[in-house]
Amino acid sequence: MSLLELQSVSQSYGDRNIIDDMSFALQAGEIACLLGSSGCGKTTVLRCIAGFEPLQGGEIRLAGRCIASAAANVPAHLREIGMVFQDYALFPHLSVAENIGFGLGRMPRTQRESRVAAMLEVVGLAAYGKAYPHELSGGQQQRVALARALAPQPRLLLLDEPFSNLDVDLRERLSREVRDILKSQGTTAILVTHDQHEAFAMADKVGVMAEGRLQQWAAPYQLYHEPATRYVADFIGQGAFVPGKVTGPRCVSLELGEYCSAVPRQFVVGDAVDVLLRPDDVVHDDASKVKAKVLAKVFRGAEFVYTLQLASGHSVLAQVPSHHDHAIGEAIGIRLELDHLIAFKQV
Ligand SMILES: Nc1ncnc2c1ncn2[C@@H]1O[C@H](COP(=O)(O)OP(=O)(O)OP(=O)(O)O)[C@@H](O)[C@H]1O
Repeated sequence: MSLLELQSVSQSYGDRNIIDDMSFALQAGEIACLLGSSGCGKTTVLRCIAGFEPLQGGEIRLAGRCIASAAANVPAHLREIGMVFQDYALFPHLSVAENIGFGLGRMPRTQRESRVAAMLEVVGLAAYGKAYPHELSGGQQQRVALARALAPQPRLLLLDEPFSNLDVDLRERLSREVRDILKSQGTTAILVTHDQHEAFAMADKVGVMAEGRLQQWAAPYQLYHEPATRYVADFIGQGAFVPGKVTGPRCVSLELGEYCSAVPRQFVVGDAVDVLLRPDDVVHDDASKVKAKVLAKVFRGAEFVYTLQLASGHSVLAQVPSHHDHAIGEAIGIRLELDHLIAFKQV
């Protein structure tokens, strides 16, 4: 049985539909991430799960029990759901230990103290119990917020853009640390972010949202390699679409050459398709007859990512070892090295 289940959840503000028929399920101990651009409704989903919004349509179930539907809502404080916010929301006048112990009011004192000590240990802040929030760095404050949310052992933890106030390096490190902490505690969690690197680093499952609709709910690897919609293909990772034609039951012909392996079953011979080429699908090869003009290049240390213009005018990206340093405007040889096909019917 899933720990959390959303079934056809819908939510509007006034006559604006914000969440549209959203369904997904999360297993106990899994970390999920809702990923999407600003305003697509990610935080609204969290608010519905947390109980901060009365649900207008559909149903939310936690551990088999309905906690929200249009007919009934379990109050937020009875849902056993923890929350970590972007701005940490620590109490400035309480010490770190007091912040962490805040939600443990009903516990006997000695038990509460040992739980706080254990949580300080878990988040690597054992020496900071007596410190005050303003004496800590942003990353440390967010770890206190995490410890405070985990201390009462919630059934589910919701994290709303928890790293967005931190600089890039710290964000990456902390997202790995937080994943390890959540996994070590067996916590089921949903994180909201618009940063796909963060989603990939943290999550077992990622839900890509656009305009209130869930586009795909899948493991990060599957999202990247088997995007379900053109939106997901475009949104996740880098790449460019080029036109192609299905020429056989196993073949698609492109300006860069022919791809013959597995072609998705929904296509038939003669179909015009748009094929997604990732930068590593396009290989620089001086011997190739297909030439493309360098329009732009980005140096990444070990490689360049070139933006190349094909004879037809379409552009592709190519990841090329950085000792091949070509000038803008130069024509270079390229060939296709496609491992599997990501294609959508031309509209
Ligand atoms: N209380 C509210 N009343 C009216 N509209 C709202 C309210 N809260 C959010 N909205 C609108 O709902 C839409 C979705 O907001 P939401 O905060 O869920 O998006 P988000 O994906 O989390 O965005 P961001 O990444 O910018 O935080 C936005 O257009 C927002 O303006």
